[in-house]
Amino acid sequence: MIRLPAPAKLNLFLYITGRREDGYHNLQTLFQFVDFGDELSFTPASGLTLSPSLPGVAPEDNLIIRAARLLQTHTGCNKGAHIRLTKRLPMGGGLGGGSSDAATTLVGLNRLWQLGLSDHELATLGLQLGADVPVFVHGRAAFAEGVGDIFTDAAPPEPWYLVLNPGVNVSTPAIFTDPDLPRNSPVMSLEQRLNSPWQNDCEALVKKRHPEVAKLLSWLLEYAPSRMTGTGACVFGTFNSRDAAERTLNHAPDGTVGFVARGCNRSPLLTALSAQ
Ligand SMILES: C[C@](O)(CO)[C@H](O)COP(=O)(O)OP(=O)(O)OC[C@H]1O[C@@H](n2ccc(N)nc2=O)[C@H](O)[C@@H]1O
Ligand SMILES: Nc1ncnc2c1ncn2[C@@H]1O[C@H](COP(=O)(O)OP(=O)(O)OP(=O)(O)O)[C@@H](O)[C@H]1O
Repeated sequence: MIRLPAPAKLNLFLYITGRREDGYHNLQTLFQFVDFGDELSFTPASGLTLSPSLPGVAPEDNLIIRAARLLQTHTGCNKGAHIRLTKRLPMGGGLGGGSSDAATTLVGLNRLWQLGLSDHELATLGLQLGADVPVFVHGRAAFAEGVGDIFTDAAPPEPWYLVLNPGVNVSTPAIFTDPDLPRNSPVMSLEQRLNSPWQNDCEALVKKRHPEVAKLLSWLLEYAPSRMTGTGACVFGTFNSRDAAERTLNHAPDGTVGFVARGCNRSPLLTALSAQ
């Protein structure tokens, strides 16, 4: 049996620099992982099964099963596995939970089935499942360009974050097809980006469409520099200590769901793999 983490990511900044002919957008974003997320275990079996299933997601649509099938088809491998999922990340929260589950599945089954695929091959396969899968396979904090699949490793500070979930589901395709989305941020070097104020080009639009996001973000901004991750809905505040982040969580408006986690430039997935 192999047990591996599927951590969340944060987009520390996210700029949209253009729209391609296929409708996808060119981005400049800084990905960092946190030490909080889902967990998966892989046990050899004859078929391919996943438990428990996720509410509202048919097993064959689950990115975990889709990743496993993709690996079988790509390599011609007919081995099976039973996969157990401990789901902690909110779905559709901008934390990349589904993409991280898919990446951990590719990496975990590559080991369990002894397929010997390189990280580069796994990341290329993963891109078919979602734009964020390659960075989770890559496992190091990175400045990403293109549709989010061209990486330059980066080493931003590793503060404590308070991540809050406004509890609304933001549709990524709906944000990317909204005519009001700004799409003309200038292309800058990593150096220039690191040294300019960090922003998320989706934030104003998501706040307009979802007042719950605007409300929670303006509350969090009273305590710490804060932004939205990905296309939302989650927002994160940056703190110098775990204690300060936890105290803020304890003050949060009644019913607010969130967690405190440390930023990691080396993904907990890579750390677990090298310990095994
Ligand atoms: C914006 C980010 O959250 C940044 O981390 C991600 O790139 C989104 O990743 P994701 O949720 O895995 O997105 P995907 O499932 O690949 O794409 C969902 C939809 O978002 C839009 N999309 C996504 C990524 C991108 N670079 N340009 C886009 O226009 C496309 O309409 C696509 O149909
Ligand atoms: N294993 C999975 N975990 C979460 N969502 C899944 C999974 N498999 C399929 N999905 C589907 O993918 C959708 C997006 O899930 P995910 O949690 O990755 O969103 P997200 O955090 O907004 O990602 P991103 O930051 O990449 O936009 C879900 O609403 C769900 O329907």
